[in-house]
Amino acid sequence: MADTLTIGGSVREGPERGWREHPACSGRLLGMTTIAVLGAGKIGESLMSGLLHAGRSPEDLLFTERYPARAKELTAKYGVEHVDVAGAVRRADVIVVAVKPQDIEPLLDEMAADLPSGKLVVSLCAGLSTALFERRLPEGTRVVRVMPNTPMLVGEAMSAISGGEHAEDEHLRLVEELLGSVGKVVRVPESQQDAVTALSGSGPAYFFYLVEAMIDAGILLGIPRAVAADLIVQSAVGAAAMLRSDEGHPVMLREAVTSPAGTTIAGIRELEKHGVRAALIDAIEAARDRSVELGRAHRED
Ligand SMILES: NC(=O)C1=CN([C@@H]2O[C@H](COP(=O)(O)OP(=O)(O)OC[C@H]3O[C@@H](n4cnc5c(N)ncnc54)[C@H](O)[C@@H]3O)[C@@H](O)[C@H]2O)C=CC1
Ligand SMILES: O=C(O)[C@@H]1CCC=N1
Repeated sequence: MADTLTIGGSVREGPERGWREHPACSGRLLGMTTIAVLGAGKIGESLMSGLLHAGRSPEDLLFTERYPARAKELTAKYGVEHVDVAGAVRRADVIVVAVKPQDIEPLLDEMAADLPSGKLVVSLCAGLSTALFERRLPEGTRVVRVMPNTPMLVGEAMSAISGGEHAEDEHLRLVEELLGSVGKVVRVPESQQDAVTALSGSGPAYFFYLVEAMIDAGILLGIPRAVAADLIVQSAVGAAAMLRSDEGHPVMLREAVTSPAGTTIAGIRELEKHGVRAALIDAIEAARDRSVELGRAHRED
């Protein structure tokens, strides 16, 4: 297994990633389970990489990918076998679908042709309902809808899961164990999945955007880019650690930084003047609406 991780073009060395093993990676339910990832793009690679770093063997994984060069690169990097869809759905116990919602239709046709009845299909696709998979795949297919996020790559994913009609508690527990080895997992009613997609699925992008803007502010103030990046990234890591602690209420934490007649309140006034809070609420609502729209494109009614 390679000790570097690549996503979106950037490479980070293993030891800097702060990778930590999660208790759920002991493999109680998953055991010798074979997992196939259909579509090894950004989130598919994050999952494979996360599972390998959590201790899963490359022999337990399979993947499909429509671009041969990408498939070759991933096999060389992770030692995971590239197979076709028929091979993946026949050989794997858990089939994880990680293609864009816009690419789902032809893949469902391919899967349906070879999928043995009763298999567990885990969809990571934004907006797509468990009902879509149940309608298009063999009767009795167990479907679990998941909204993960890319911090999976460093073992810090937030994943929300919802079971379809034929998914029983044991299937949800298996998916919890699978995703628990690469981050946190919560069960939500499927009706909340579009909102979850906007909050934690897209959420990392909003934090990255904020960090990018703050680094730009450093440049404006004459700080070299590398120094500004260190200052802001470490501040973000520290703030995240505080948020996760028992004392982690965001309002109290912000108040503790905001001294009377000090610097922070001068900055907060500008954020309020520019409507940043309202902009964030609108942004997350727009992302929720887009998730609903992606799903609507595949509804039959
Ligand atoms: N990128 C993210 O942060 C997150 C993405 N998702 C969901 O994960 C899914 C994938 O998203 P990304 O990884 O960002 O997209 P991506 O475009 O990076 O990856 C999709 C991959 O699937 C491959 N593919 C498409 N059709 C295929 C087929 N029939 N057979 C084999 N491979 C095929 C593509 O070549 C591509 O490599 C989407 O449904 C998205 O909603 C969910 C949570 C977070
Ligand atoms: O932007 C997207 O559609 C995907 C789903 C959540 C995060 N990325």
